[in-house]
Amino acid sequence: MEIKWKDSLTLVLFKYLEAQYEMIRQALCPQPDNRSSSHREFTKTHQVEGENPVEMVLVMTVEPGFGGQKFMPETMDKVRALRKKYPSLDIEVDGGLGPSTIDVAASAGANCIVAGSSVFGSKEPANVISILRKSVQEAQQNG
Ligand SMILES: O=C(CO)[C@H](O)[C@H](O)COP(=O)(O)O
Repeated sequence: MEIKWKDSLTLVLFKYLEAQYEMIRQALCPQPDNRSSSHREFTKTHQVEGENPVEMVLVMTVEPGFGGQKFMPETMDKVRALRKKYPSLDIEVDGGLGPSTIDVAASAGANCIVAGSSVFGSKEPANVISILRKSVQEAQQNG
């Protein structure tokens, strides 16, 4: 099979990203962890602080991989624990978020919302976005 320069470039980029990922993974979760990512316990919160503090933590609220899954409310324990410890940290949640699940996530402390199906599947995407925003703003005001 002929390898073109674009394939080589892709390979180099992939190897670079793989190395970056491994560096981050080891910093946040030094122990090998074979459980599915949504079920890992958040035990290394102290890593958020220190020499290289992070600005945002992403908490997956579905199994990573594809859109259209059901929101997993049990993941809110991670969000609550992070928010309690880090009042100004950006906490992103990703998966199954829409008008029916946003209040739980926002009141747990999430302030960055990834929403796919609920926005793109709606006839009024702007309306959905404004519901999501309003929920986060209200939770911040009440928090
Ligand atoms: O990619 C994802 C998981 O890996 C996300 O769940 C997706 O981006 C958001 O989609 P949805 O709002 O439909 O759950």
